[in-house]
Amino acid sequence: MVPILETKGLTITFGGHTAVSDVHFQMPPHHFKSIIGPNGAGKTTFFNLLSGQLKPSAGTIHYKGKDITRLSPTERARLGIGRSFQLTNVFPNLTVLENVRLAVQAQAGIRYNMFSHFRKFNRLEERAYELLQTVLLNGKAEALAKNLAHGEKRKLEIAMLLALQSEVLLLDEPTAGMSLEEVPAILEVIHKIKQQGNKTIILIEHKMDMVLDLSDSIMVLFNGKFLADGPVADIMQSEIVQSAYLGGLYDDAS
Ligand SMILES: Nc1ncnc2c1ncn2[C@@H]1O[C@H](COP(=O)(O)OP(=O)(O)OP(=O)(O)O)[C@@H](O)[C@H]1O
Repeated sequence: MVPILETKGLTITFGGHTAVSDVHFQMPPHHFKSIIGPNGAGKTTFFNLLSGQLKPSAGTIHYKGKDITRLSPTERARLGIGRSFQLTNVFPNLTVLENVRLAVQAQAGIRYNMFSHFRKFNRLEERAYELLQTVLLNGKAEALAKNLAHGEKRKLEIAMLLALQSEVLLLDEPTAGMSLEEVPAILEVIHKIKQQGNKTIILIEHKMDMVLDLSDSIMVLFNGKFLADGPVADIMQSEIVQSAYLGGLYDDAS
């Protein structure tokens, strides 16, 4: 197996504190891996290193065999590594459909010209509508983005992330801040994307039932260090994981 994404000795130190320490990580293509670990374990920092928001103090990151360690977040996004929070450019006064269409348009690199490109415009809109169906938001196509509930906004972000056609999706706690009633819909959306089979997905999530439901494998970080990586059943039975992570040190799993 050639990993689509790989880190070697990935390390970052803030002042005297090493938030991610010598992590060797391999992500198979079209695989779903969750990253778990107690608060402060380094999960989000690890994502920031993968997406380019942070530059490592040591170590390297490879995408499809190419060293991307020094590339900017935009360059990485162009190569196919997408992260949902980058999409802060939701226009609150545009409709849901218009927002997704703009993301599709940006990806297609088309400058919309009202008179000459109406056919292309229709195709963009069709694609945007398909994406809204994927994230189960088609019923809200004409709603203004600012009027969406929190969970619906997260779905819109995911639709816009999908519009970028990223091969690798980095999902950092997609259900954070959601009400309990909103969680199953997001879970269904992620299941649907997984079932389509063409994405490589890395999820950071505290909700263990969601991790167990979705993941092919789990990586565990603890105090910035790699603790374990393997199939879900192996990780859940691993003594080292249980003692470090499940054995009372961590009580945030819900
Ligand atoms: N920019 C920064 N400057 C200084 N310290 C930082 C910075 N970013 C993260 N840290 C520290 O690095 C450690 C790891 O933080 P990180 O947010 O990656 O953990 P996490 O596993 O995502 O936690 P949580 O589950 O609470 O989101 C923490 O001790 C945090 O305070």
